[in-house]
Amino acid sequence: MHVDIGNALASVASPGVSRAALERLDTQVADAHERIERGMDDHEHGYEALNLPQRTDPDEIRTAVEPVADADTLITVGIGGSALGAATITNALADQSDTEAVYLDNVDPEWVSSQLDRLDLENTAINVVSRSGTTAETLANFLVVRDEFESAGVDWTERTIVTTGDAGPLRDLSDRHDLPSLKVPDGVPGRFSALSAVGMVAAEVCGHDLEALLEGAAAEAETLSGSLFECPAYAYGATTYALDQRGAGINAMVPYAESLETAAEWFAQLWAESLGKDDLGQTPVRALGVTDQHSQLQLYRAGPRDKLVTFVSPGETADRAIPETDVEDLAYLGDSTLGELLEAEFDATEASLAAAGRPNVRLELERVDEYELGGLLYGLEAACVLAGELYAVNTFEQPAVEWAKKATRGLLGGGEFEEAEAVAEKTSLRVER
Ligand SMILES: O=P(O)(O)OC[C@H]1O[C@H](O)[C@H](O)[C@@H](O)[C@@H]1O
Repeated sequence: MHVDIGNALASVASPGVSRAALERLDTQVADAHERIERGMDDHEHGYEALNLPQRTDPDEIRTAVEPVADADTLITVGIGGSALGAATITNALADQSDTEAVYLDNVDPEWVSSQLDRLDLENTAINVVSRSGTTAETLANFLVVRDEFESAGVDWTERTIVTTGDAGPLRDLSDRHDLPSLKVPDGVPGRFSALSAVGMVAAEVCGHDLEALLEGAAAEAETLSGSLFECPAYAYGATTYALDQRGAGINAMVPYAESLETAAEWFAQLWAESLGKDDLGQTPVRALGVTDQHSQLQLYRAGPRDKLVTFVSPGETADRAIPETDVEDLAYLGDSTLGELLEAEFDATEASLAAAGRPNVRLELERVDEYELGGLLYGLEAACVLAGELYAVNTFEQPAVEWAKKATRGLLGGGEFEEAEAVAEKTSLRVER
């Protein structure tokens, strides 16, 4: 990915970061890079994610997927990092696949039933993904899906692939039924695992080029260096950190392509769950261009000066002419295409924020393909790792998500948890219709 931080400079925006401040920050980037390199060399927890381009074995994935490779539909049952990386890849490339990728990453009963009711289970495969193998939502949905297959008289054991840790209920299930299975790589937190089997089994079933994904990621890995001025990922990570330190506590991720909408959702988990610690962290907002120009842009341009907008340009795309019209006021559209309109809106919106002194950064892809996606995923992961070093937080753990899990288990009779008791003590002030 390419990064342009020009509109985040203090000469353009407030809050903004001066070139001199970036140069001072660059010494911290150099130190952080040394720490990151050490972590990668020693295969330390978390830093190991940045070794995935060399570590992930596409042949191992292809072999495991082979029994279900013919599926017309793939249901991935997972949540958080065990679903969003895969969804980012297959949703971005959906128009290049004959396989429908469905993601059950919520336990909304009406939605789950509506998804299952419409599928031809004879030609559907199940991709169950969970590092721990104990995530309630994933196991609950898997039990529902399995029951649906059994009710339809379809042997789920011939249609299921499992990606999980060395031990736990899913590993036991896989062993008990001799299911094709892959291992979640040690040392790689879920939100950093898109470029492993966690994210790439779905890509393989959908017929995407695993080698190109990893080559794009490897090329991004090659750019990691001791200076933000030589490394796009570090330029982004350092700039977002510097802007947060200067008041831009919100980062709106705005891809200008429907195919990259899920990438914004994946980024939101990566950024929030990695950096949201010790009362620190920048709030990611999922948005979409051009659509949110008619929704959130007013706030970005004229609301509180607490936001950075990250534009993502998809690069080359297929295009479509806008037909001529006899409506005089709209005649100018008839000479152009939808792609030209989108690109003009991107440039105009970027400039409108700069004109209002609102910081924004541009991430650029050459096009939306496996190679560029691999680079984007890796680049944002590396940016996040660098930002975590600058914040001096524990980038790779997520203790705050455990409280609600315990409360949930307690509420469902899965054990005695004081968190569940706290739920019953809720302070209420109801205003009823
Ligand atoms: O892969 P699993 O163990 O099922 O975890 C799935 C997700 O849930 C956890 O609570 C964390 O919030 C996420 O970082 C993780 O990706």
